[in-house]
Amino acid sequence: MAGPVAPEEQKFCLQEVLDTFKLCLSENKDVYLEHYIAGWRGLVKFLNSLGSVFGFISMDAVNKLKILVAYLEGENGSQYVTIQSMLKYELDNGLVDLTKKASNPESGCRTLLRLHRALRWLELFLERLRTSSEDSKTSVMCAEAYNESLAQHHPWVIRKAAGMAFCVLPGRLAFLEVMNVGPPEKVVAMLGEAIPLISEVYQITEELYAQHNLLELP
Ligand SMILES: CCCCCCCC/C=C\CCCCCCCC(=O)N[C@@H](COP(=O)(O)O)[C@H](O)/C=C/CCCCCCCCCCCCC
Repeated sequence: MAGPVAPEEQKFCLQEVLDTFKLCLSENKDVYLEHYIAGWRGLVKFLNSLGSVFGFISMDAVNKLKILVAYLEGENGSQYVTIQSMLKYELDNGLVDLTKKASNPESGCRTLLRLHRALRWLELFLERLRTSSEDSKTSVMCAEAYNESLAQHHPWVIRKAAGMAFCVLPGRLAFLEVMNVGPPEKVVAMLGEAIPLISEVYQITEELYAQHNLLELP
């Protein structure tokens, strides 16, 4: 008899990601770090299912998630419950390198900022996917979303490697199938539910970082 399936081997399911992003926001619109991390873990599971070409991207995302988990589960974990409390705690205690990397090269604030920028890419990509026609290319949608967002923060070598990886993305239909939701119309409907949630989490985080002048952390 087969034993239980390890979490990292479980199939990606868009519904799960939707559920975690729903849990991200508190009543007064604070963003829970635990659910933010869980949302990204679900997305990384999807990325891993696309093959080893995406390994360098997945590895970077996983490393950043590990940094955040270490803070959340560390001795000052209660300060990391929400993105708002993390910012306040790290800024009040001089734990963020604001202009150049120095004694805090892996602060929670700068680590989360990298994922936050990637969330914008996700929002743009999923919106393209949702409104795409049957013959649209995922590689083109992905590259356009990347160029409008993350690429502006990446050096040439990363942009080049990312561009090459996009070329081996599966076609639109196969891509929608991997989401394990059902027929394309159902995936499109679920994307219509997921995108506003992702967008709201993105906007709240963006405004918070902008208020504190943290959008260009080294
Ligand atoms: C609803 C499901 C459908 C879509 C599923 C998409 C799944 C995507 C999962 C993960 C996305 C990866 C997130 C990548 C975070 C990158 C953070 C970053 O910018 N890191 C760079 C800067 O870090 P520091 O050096 O300052 O610490 C780092 O240099 C980056 C290295 C790796 C390259 C990142 C390329 C990102 C391309 C965008 C993702 C493409 C995924 C395509 C799959 C559809």
